[in-house]
Amino acid sequence: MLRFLTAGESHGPALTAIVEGMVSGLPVTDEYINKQLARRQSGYGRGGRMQIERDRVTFLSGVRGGLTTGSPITLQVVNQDWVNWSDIMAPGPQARLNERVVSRPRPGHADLPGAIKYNQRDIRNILERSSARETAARVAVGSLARRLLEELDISIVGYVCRIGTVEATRQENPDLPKLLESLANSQLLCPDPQAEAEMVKEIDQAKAEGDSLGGVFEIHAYGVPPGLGSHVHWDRKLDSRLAGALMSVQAIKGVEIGHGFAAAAAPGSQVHDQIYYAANQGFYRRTNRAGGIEGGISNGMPIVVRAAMKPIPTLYKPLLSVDLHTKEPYQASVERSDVCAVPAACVVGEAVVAWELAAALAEKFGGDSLAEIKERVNRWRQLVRQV
Ligand SMILES: Cc1cc2nc3c(=O)[nH]c(=O)nc-3n(C[C@H](O)[C@H](O)[C@H](O)COP(=O)(O)O)c2cc1C
Ligand SMILES: C=C(O[C@@H]1CC(C(=O)O)=C[C@@H](OP(=O)(O)O)[C@H]1O)C(=O)O
Repeated sequence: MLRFLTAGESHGPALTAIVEGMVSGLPVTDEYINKQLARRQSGYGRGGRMQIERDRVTFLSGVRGGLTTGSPITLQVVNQDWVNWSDIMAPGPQARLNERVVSRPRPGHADLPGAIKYNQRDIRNILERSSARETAARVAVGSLARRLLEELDISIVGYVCRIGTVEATRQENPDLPKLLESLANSQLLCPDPQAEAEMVKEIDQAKAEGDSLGGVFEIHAYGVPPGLGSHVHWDRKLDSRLAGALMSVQAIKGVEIGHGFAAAAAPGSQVHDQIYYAANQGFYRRTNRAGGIEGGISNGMPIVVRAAMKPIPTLYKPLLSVDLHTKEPYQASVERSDVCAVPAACVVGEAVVAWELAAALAEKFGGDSLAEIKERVNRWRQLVRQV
C-alpha cells in the first residue's frame, strides 16, 4: 500500500514528506523532482514569495545511488523565507510570539474556521499550515509517483483551460503531450496562445484593481490500463478517489470527470461512449466523454479530469471582516499575495492524480520491486487483450 504524510509550515524551516510503500529499484534523481517543483513555482500572476523561494528536494532516506530501496522515503524542501521569520516561527521560548499576531481573518481562507476549531487567538497558528506552500511537498511526492508511472508507460499532462472569464479551446488532440512539451515559454500552461494572451490581460486587470482570479485546469493520463479502481465499494471507486485528491488541493472547489457537468445537460445518446471491438486491439471507443472511467473502474481510455479553482482569498482590495480579539469590523490590509495561481494548481493537480493512479496500481498489482510490478502490469495488459 502506498501512503504519505506531509509536515511543515509555510514560513517554518522546511516542508517534509514521508512516503511509505514505494517499490524498490525505481530510478529517481533530485533533478527529476526539482523540474516539477520549478514548474509549480512558475505561472503569470504569482506574488513576491515566489521570488524568494527556489524549491529543491533533498532525499533524507529511502534512496541510495539513484534508486529507491523499498524503505520509507523522506523528502525535504527547505523554505528560503524561513530566515525572515525564524524569530516569529521559532519553536522554543525565544519565539517573538506577540509580534505580528494575526487577529484579522481573511474571508475565503482557513483563518476563522481554523481559529475557532483549534481555539487559537493567533491566526498564524492556522494560516501557516493551511497555506498552499504545503503543495510543494505534494508535488515532490507526486513526482515519485510520476516516475513509477513512467516506468509503466503511463504519462500525465495538464493544462490551464480557464482563467476568470477567459476560456481556452478544449484539447482532445491525441498529440496533447507533445503540444504541452513545446509550451516551455507559456506563461500560463495554456496551449491556446490567443486565449493565453487574453488571460494575461485579465490577470493584469485584476491585479490593478486589487482583485484576484481563479480558473480551471484539466489533467489527462495516458496509458492507464483498464481495471484500476472498483465498482464494489464507494471508497474503491477510481473517480471518487481522483475527485477527493483534487478537491484536497487548496482552493479547488469543483471537479469533473470526463464531460462532467456538461454531460448532465445532454441526452444519453450523446454522452455514452459506444463500444467497438477489433481483433488487433480488443474493445475500444471512438469517443471518451466518460473520461476513461466507468463504474469507478478505468476502462483503458485516457483519464480526463478537470478542477475549478476559486479566486485567491487574500485581496489587496479589502473585504469586510471582523477582528477576532476586538470584534470590531475592519477592512483587511495585505502585505503580499498571489493574484492568480491556476498554473501552479495545475502542476499540483498532475501530482495528486499521479499519486492516486500509482496507489491504485500498487493496490491492484502489488509487488515490492519495480521489476515485479512491471512484470505484473505487462502480463495484465496481455491478458486484457485476450478477453
Ligand atoms: C498554488 C496555490 C497558491 C495559492 N496562493 C495563495 C495566496 O497567495 N494567497 C491566498 O490567500 N491564498 C492562496 N491560495 C489559496 C489558499 O491556500 C486556500 O484558499 C486556503 O488554504 C483555504 O482553503 P480552501 O480555499 O480550499 O477552502 C493558493 C492556493 C494554491 C493551490
Ligand atoms: C508559498 C507558496 O504559496 C503561498 C500560498 C499562500 C496561501 O495562503 O495559500 C500564500 C502565499 O504565501 P506568503 O503569504 O508567504 O506570500 C503564497 O506565496 C508556494 O506556493 O510555495
